[in-house]
Amino acid sequence: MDLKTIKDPAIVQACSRQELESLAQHIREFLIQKLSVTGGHLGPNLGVVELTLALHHLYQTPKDKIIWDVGHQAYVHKILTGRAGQFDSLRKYKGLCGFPKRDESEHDVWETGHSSTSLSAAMGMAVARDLKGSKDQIAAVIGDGALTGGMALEALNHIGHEQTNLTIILNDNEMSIAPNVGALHSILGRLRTTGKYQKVKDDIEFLIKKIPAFGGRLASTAERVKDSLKYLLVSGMFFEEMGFTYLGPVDGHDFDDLLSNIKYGRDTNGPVIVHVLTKKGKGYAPAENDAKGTWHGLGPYKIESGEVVKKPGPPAYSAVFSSTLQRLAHKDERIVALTAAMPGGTKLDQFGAEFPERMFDVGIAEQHATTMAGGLATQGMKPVFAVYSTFLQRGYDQLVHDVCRQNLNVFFAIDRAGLVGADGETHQGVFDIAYLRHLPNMKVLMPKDENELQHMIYTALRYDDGPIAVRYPRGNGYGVKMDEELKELEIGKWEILKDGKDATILSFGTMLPVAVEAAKTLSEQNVHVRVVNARSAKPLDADLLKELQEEGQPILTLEEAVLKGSFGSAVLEHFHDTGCHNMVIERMGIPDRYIEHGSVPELYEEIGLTAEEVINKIFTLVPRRRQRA
Ligand SMILES: Cc1ncc(C[n+]2csc(CCOP(=O)(O)OP(=O)(O)O)c2C)c(N)n1
Ligand SMILES: CC(=O)[C@@H](O)[C@H](O)COP(=O)(O)O
Ligand SMILES: [Mg+2]
Repeated sequence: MDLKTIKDPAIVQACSRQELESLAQHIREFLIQKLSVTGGHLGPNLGVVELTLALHHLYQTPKDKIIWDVGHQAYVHKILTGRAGQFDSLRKYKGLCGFPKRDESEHDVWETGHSSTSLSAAMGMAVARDLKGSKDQIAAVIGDGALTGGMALEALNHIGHEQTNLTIILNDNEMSIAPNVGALHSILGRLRTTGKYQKVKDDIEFLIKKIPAFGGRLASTAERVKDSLKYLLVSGMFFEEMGFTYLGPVDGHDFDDLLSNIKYGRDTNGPVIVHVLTKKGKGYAPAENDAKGTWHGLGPYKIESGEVVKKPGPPAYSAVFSSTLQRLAHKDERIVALTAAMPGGTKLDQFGAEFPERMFDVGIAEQHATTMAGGLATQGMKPVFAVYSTFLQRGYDQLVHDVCRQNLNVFFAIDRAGLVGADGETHQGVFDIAYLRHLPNMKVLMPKDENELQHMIYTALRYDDGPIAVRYPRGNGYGVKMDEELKELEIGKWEILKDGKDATILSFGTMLPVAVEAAKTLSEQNVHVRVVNARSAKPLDADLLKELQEEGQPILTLEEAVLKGSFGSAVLEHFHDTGCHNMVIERMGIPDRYIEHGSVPELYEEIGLTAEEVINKIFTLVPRRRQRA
């Protein structure tokens, strides 16, 4: 069947069991083939083929609502809602988004990307539905990994209390990106092995009824025995005690099991959890046998061999971070590393392999990780929380209230800082300078390249005067020479790379090559600009800024971060606050909007973070001159 002919999920509602099976086969073949070219989240999506078909068989979207937690597993949903024809553009510039997108389809009722938001959104929609007297059905699909996110538990607590009609599909594949962690994961593990909860519960009831009742005492004892047996035998009680009807475990690749249980859940009053067991990567051996999380999300691959097409090149910034941390952890017992379910992406898995007792994967729990790091610091440890810029947003109050306010010695290794590309709007790491810089006691550094990163890590680990953040981008370094010896950098001291008397470019982090290229072209046009590697957004280099003030030349700040509140704003504030009101300062960075998916170079072009635009900007500050003969 040509999946591109599917324009509306209504077609799925009319499918027989055999037609669903056939459709599942086609969809798997389609995903494996398409993603071998585009890359993407293959493993999660292969795992939910039958589940998504069952949901669209039983729920009439967009009237009914299906919400996808994290949303990286919504490709099948997109195929069934008329977007199969767009998969050649998956996660490409101006192409199909890798997550649910409201302006892409009326069937995408909630946008995700960050984990654990689906239940809260579903609750909001359910309350609105009830207030409007509607009977629409609402289902939220949340993974076992996303369930470890604090927000999910907050929502469970509230939904269970309100007894609101909605169905939670717990997609349990025992994996987060890496193997899942936590006590909840163990509860689910017991559920997976005890077989059908309802049947076990019925067996216990049957058993208890056999006990002859000799009056109240024995009967009440029997009841207590029943309850304790239930606790012993079936962990579904965890959800039942929270006020949910627990159904499961359900075979997430068997349509009969899926359809009967999801239908039962849908038609049951009150909140229901349908615990569905799936296999991540189902139907494609390399992805099915993936123990590390490689096939969770990846680039192009060779279908026959399962070989991931790797672009050789310099070491990834994440690898430089992890190897430098490992090197220093041998000498500094205080170092303890934390990750929030991203051991692979942050490369802390390598650190953990060498120091298993000093590496903690806390699950998708950035808030907990941030405050736990604070607790570690109060006891003289040197906690290093490696976290993607975008995901640290989840721990903002913990940053303020717990770590910065108490001036605790926590090192935030902020990975994926800047534009990340294919993951788009929800993942661009462009806000952290702004949300860190205004926190008293925080320091914010960013290296110009991978060699300076290792020195910055060394510097941050030796810095014991409170919280410090070192941010670095997704992807590989430039292949610069790596110094053998690590050296401590002076925090707040910038580096003049090239002198010039006509203007100064203050470049923060990854924008330096753009600044250098622009300066080179300008000098060929007889305009000489100074290029500064401004490697700290807080503190600024007050001495250098004073020199610039005395010189009086125009300044251009350049950064891969939102203009509002980031490095350029800091420079503006500095001159204002030091009473200097006549400096000419221009800023280049991310405008006041969300940046969608695409390759980073394409996004640079769209935003104008290019050498050409820098040159144009400089010529608004410095007159063009007759070029040297
Ligand atoms: C707040 C937040 N932290 C981290 C991530 C990175 N992340 C994306 S998917 C994922 C694992 C999700 O596991 P699960 O919910 O079980 O879905 P599965 O991939 O197993 O289908 C993580 C940690 C995220 N999207 N949001
Ligand atoms: C869906 C999600 O949030 C993660 O899978 C994320 O896409 C990983 O990003 P990297 O590929 O940069 O590690
Ligand atoms: Mg999972």
